[in-house]
Amino acid sequence: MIALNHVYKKEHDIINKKLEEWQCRNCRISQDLPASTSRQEHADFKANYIGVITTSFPEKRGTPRQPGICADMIAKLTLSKDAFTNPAHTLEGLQEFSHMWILFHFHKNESTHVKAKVAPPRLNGTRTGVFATRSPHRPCPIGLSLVKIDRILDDTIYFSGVDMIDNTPVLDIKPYIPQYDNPGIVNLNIPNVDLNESVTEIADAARDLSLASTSVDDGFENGRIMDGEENVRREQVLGSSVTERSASRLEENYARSHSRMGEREAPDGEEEEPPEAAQALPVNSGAPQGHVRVPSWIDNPPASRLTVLFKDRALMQLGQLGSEGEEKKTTITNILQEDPRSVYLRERWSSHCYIFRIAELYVSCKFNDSTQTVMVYQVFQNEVPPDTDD
Ligand SMILES: C[S@@+](CC[C@H](N)C(=O)[O-])C[C@H]1O[C@@H](n2cnc3c(N)ncnc32)[C@H](O)[C@@H]1O
Repeated sequence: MIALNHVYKKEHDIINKKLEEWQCRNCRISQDLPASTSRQEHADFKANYIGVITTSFPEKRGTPRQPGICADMIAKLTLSKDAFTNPAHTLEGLQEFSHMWILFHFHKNESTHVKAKVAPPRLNGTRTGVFATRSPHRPCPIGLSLVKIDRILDDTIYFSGVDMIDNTPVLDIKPYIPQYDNPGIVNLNIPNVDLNESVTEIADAARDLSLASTSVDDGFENGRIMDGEENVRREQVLGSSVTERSASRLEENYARSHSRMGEREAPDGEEEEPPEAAQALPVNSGAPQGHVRVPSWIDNPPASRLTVLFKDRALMQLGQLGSEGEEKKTTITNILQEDPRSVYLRERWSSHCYIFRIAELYVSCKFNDSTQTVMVYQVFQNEVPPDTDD
């Protein structure tokens, strides 16, 4: 028997207190730059929030680590009226894109001490450089998510694919443009091929390929693009003739753009040889031009997917939600099978009950690391589940 009420309520009170303290308003990010770079043009960067995101995740705990984990979950971004008197005007044309990038502020990061190396859950405790991960705990706490645009209504964008907590302030949005953003097809400039037609197909396929939703933080995938087998699927999307041509085009364009860069930038005198002492980190040069490389722990993480099981009681509680029950079950499964716990929780509190929220729903579960399973005990609406017993 575990005193869940006590443990959870304490945590809940802390969260509520912090929520009260926080107000979404324009922010100023002042940067403490090292003396060597603190020239006037870098010294004072001001950023405005352009809007705020409403999601079903009131807390960090249980929030998907990347948008693709719950790709069908809906959220909305409402633009602020501070920057423009008529914010709806800024969205004109965006409806022609299927996907967009959202840059947002990890405003709920509690720790002020950022570590150079972090332990993404996906790496099962192994530490790696923070900039080689998608960890929210970074010196400039900005998140980047690729989401699907569902609908635009006045100053509000409804989108699916959510990895932000409720009330997350937004710094910017940009349309996702595969021709610019996907190195597999950038700069192709292929004659007689309507790439626009392929864009929707690619974007749709992106979800399957986890292209739109893979990366790593604390352990999730996003932004991964394909290699090997996945590349075969890309060829099916693009058409193999396009892909074959694209490889040689890419090589040509790459060479051309490099010589152009050299022509333009060298006279400015800004390009310098790296100092002799500079240590170049070894880079895997195995990927052919136009292919995208990710470390093996993205595709084959040491931490594997979990099997999600439901107690009869939890199934009954989900059944009482009517038509929403099945949808919520899928969401719970998607979140839990990726193991939302931090490495710390996994190592220290693995036998404890884990409670998280999806909107008004409280889900209680227990992980069993030796069997790689997670059992959902209770799914309660509007209240913390009572003590859970086995
Ligand atoms: C791993 S980050 C990835 C975000 C983004 N896709 C990226 O790659 O930059 C997502 C996690 O950040 C945390 N998070 C989301 N919104 C947050 C916020 N507003 N403040 C602090 N942490 C947040 C949640 O724990 C969520 O699971």
